[in-house]
Amino acid sequence: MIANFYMPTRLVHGPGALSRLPELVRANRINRPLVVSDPAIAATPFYGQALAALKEAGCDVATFEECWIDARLSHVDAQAERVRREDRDGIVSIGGGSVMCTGKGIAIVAPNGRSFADMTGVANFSAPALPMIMVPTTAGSGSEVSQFTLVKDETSHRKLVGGGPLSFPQVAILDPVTLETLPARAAAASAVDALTHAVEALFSSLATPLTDALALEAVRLQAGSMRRSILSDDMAARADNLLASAIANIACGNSRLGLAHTLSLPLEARLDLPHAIGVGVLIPRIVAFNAPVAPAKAEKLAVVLGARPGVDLAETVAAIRAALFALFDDIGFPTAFSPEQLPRERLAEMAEAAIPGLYGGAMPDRAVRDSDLIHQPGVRRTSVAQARAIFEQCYG
Ligand SMILES: NC(=O)c1ccc[n+]([C@@H]2O[C@H](COP(=O)([O-])OP(=O)(O)OC[C@H]3O[C@@H](n4cnc5c(N)ncnc54)[C@H](O)[C@@H]3O)[C@@H](O)[C@H]2O)c1
Ligand SMILES: [Fe+2]
Repeated sequence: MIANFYMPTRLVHGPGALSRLPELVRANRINRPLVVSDPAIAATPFYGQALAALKEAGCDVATFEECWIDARLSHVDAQAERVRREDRDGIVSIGGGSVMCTGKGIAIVAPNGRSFADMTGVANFSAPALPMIMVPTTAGSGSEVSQFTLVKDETSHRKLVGGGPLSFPQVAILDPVTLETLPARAAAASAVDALTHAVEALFSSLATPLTDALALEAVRLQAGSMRRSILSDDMAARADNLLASAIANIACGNSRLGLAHTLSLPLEARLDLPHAIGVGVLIPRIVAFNAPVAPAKAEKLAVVLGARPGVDLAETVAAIRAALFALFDDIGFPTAFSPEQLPRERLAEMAEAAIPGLYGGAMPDRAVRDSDLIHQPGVRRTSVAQARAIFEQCYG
C-alpha cells in the first residue's frame, strides 16, 4: 500500500496561546476577517478579549455569532455570500466542532461561488478555501486540523461531508482558557468522541506506523488528562486534552475511522442518538471485535490506557473494557444504551442500514463518495449479523 500522510496546519498550543491570535491572523495576510462563533461562545470573556485584540491590531472585523449545534447549510451558503459581498479575506472560527465546521464551509464556498451542497465529497472544488484560523473551545472534534467539514442540510435532513487538500485550516490555536466555560456534560461528550477517533485510527486497515504512533499517544494523553480536565480546573490537563483531540484527528484524518463511527451513523440518523453516545458506547465492543485480527494493537492500547495487558487476548480485551468503563463512569458518561435509545425491535434495521456502505478493508477503485467518508475501513470485515451481535452487546 502506498500511504500518504498530510498535515499542513500550524499548531500553536499551550496556556496563553490565544494571545497570539492577532499576529497569526496578520501572518496569514488576513485584514478583513469574518469571526464565526455561537451564542454561548460569544458570551465568554475569552471571546470578547480575542475580538478586542483583533480590532486593536487594526483588523476590520465582522462577526457571525449565530451557529447552532451542527454546521447548517443555510448559514454556510448565506455567510459565504456575505463574505463575497463584503470582500472579507479570511475566517476566524472560535468554538466547538459545529462552529469550526461552519467557518470551514464558509471558507470553501466563498471563493468557489456554488452552494456547499454542490461541492460535497473529496476535493470537489477548485479555488483554495479562504485562509482559516481555528480556535477550538471543546477538546473533541479535531475539526481545527481537518480538511473536512460536516454540514447539516436542514431540508434533506442529511449530513453533508466535503473538503480536500485545499481546505486545511492554516492555523489551529489551542489554549486551555477556552475550556473554562465548557459545561461538564459537553466536555465529557466531546472528549469521548476524540478518544474514539484515536482508537478507530489505530484499528483502521489504512493505519501506518506513523498514524499508529499518533493514535496511541492521543489515547495516552487523552485518557491521562480527561478526568482532571473535566472534573477540576486543571489548566495543564486541559492543555493536554486539547492537544490530544487534535492529535487524534491528525491520526484518523490520515487513516480514517472505523466500525464505531459506521455503526453509530444509523443510530444518529434514524434514532437521533447524539454522536458521542453512539460511538462512545460502541467503542469498547468494537475493540473486542477487532482485537482477534489485531492482537498486538490491542496490547499497545491496553498499555496507553494505563491497564495491564493480560496473559492472553481475552484478558487484555477485558482490561481495556474495564479501563474505558472506569473512565466513562468517572466523567458521567454512559457505558450502555437503554432500550429506549436503541429499541431491540429495530436492531436488525440498524445493522442492515449500517453495513452495505462498508467495503471491507480496501479503498474503493472509483471516485470517493460522501458515504465513503462515513463508512470506514476498519481492520475486520463485518457482516450484518455481526453488526447486530455488536449492537446486542451494548445494553450493559
Ligand atoms: N470536521 C471534522 O473533522 C469533524 C470531526 C468530528 C466532529 N465534527 C463535527 O463537530 C460537531 C461537534 O462538535 P463539538 O463536539 O465540539 O460540539 P459543538 O461545537 O456542537 O458544541 C456543543 C455545545 O457546547 C457549547 N460550547 C462549546 N464550547 C464551549 C465553551 N468553551 N463554553 C461554553 N459552551 C461551549 C456550544 O455552544 C454547544 O452548545 C458535529 O457537528 C460534528 O459533525 C467535525
Ligand atoms: Fe466522531
